[in-house]
Amino acid sequence: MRMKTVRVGILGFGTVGAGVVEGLRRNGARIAERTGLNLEVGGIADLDLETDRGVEVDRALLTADAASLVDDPGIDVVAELIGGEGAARELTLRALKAGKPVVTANKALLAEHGKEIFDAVERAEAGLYFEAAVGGGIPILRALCGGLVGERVERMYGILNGTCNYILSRMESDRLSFEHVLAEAQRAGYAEAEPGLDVDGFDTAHKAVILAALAYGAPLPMDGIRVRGIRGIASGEIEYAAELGYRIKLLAIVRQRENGIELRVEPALVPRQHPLASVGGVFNAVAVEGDLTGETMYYGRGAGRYPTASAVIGDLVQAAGDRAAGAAPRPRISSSRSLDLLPAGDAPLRCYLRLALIDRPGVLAKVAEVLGAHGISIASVLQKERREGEYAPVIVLTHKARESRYEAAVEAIRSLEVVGEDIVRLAIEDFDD
Ligand SMILES: NC(=O)C1=CN([C@@H]2O[C@H](COP(=O)(O)OP(=O)(O)OC[C@H]3O[C@@H](n4cnc5c(N)ncnc54)[C@H](O)[C@@H]3O)[C@@H](O)[C@H]2O)C=CC1
Ligand SMILES: N[C@@H](CC=O)C(=O)O
Ligand code: NA
Repeated sequence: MRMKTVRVGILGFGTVGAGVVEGLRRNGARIAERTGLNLEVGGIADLDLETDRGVEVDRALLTADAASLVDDPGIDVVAELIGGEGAARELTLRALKAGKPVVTANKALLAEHGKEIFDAVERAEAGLYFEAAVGGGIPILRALCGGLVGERVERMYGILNGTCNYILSRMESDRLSFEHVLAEAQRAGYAEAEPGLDVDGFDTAHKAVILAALAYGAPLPMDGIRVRGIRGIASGEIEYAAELGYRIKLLAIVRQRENGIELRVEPALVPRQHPLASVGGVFNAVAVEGDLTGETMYYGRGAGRYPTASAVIGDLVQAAGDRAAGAAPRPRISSSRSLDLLPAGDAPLRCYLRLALIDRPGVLAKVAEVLGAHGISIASVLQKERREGEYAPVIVLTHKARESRYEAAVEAIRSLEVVGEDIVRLAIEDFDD
């Protein structure tokens, strides 16, 4: 096999960038043997050149000037591993304009600036590759654009954030506090530089927007998407859910409905026997339902240095191969198309409501009356013994109703004088329709 050398410019020598350099060192010879492509690190740019990244590199490869690395005629392919929407955006657009393929792990950039980025891709003579941006090391985007390309995608759902899944799993199994486990996830290199993106659900939403863009051919705007995170999930909720036979998971749900695409991110109760309930720790899982094959499911590590590096390396091979063949792949996402988003609140949902009620005859009937008046039907009720104070915890599980009805009903319940503390409302997802 004739060997072709492709020189890669690494922008960002952090968790993922260092993982890519190490991964290429470990497996470069194997990749060359399999593909005929010799992927050589041609330069590494980072603003911080002093921190030990745990990977030995020739210091001559290092620069603090990422733009000059992008412009270097010796660099064939650029890997944008800086993150964020500032320098990463400028450098990605710069590389595409110069006709250099870009591999990126940056879901925030793709979801928040999708129109601009995919517009640049349509005009560029080079491709944009972003397998690492969704599901870490799971080749979910390849599945969607490859094996499943003949499907009409009806629904995609799953766990897309390793940090949140790690937090919820450890809170349940080891009864640790949210803050303690978040710090662990940060030390492990799972969390975003701004961990609010993880715990408030936006990272999951970014990934869901990318999945939807690939399935339906156009970027969806982030505003208008219902996004809830896990910050407010107390260990008590996890315990009540477990008693009722559920686990709480941060889910992304994308669904093609008659009058638009439903896209929401929220912590939800998943039945313990559903495969998603046993996805623990940093693992992610995504189910795709197509009209031909029905449901397929993808599982693996969703964050961390090496799983993410693996996805980046896979894309580098793809980008280098396309370049060596003189082909820029046809963009699958068109910036000129637009998709209709189902208004937040329109999706039909089952819910878990936890209330604190004064322990007195007729109180539960008042709550049931308010729910009934809002068209919400009760599936079951669990009242716990009052331990201290004047309120008893009561958990109501409902049948399906539009989300906007719950919002109105919760407001009305809150104003009853027999209700104390905050009312917790979580979706119940059993994926059986
Ligand atoms: N850590 C993970 O598990 C995963 C991360 N990602 C994505 O990968 C990207 C990188 O993430 P991490 O490696 O975790 O972040 P990180 O914070 O560990 O690394 C980013 C590096 O970029 C450098 N940098 C910042 N501004 C720069 C500039 N203007 N020029 C050159 N270097 C600059 C920083 O000094 C830092 O070393 C982000 O887009 C993130 O969302 C995607 C999947 C998983
Ligand atoms: N912070 C993200 C990293 C991968 O995308 C996560 O925890 O999933
Ligand atoms: Na992936």
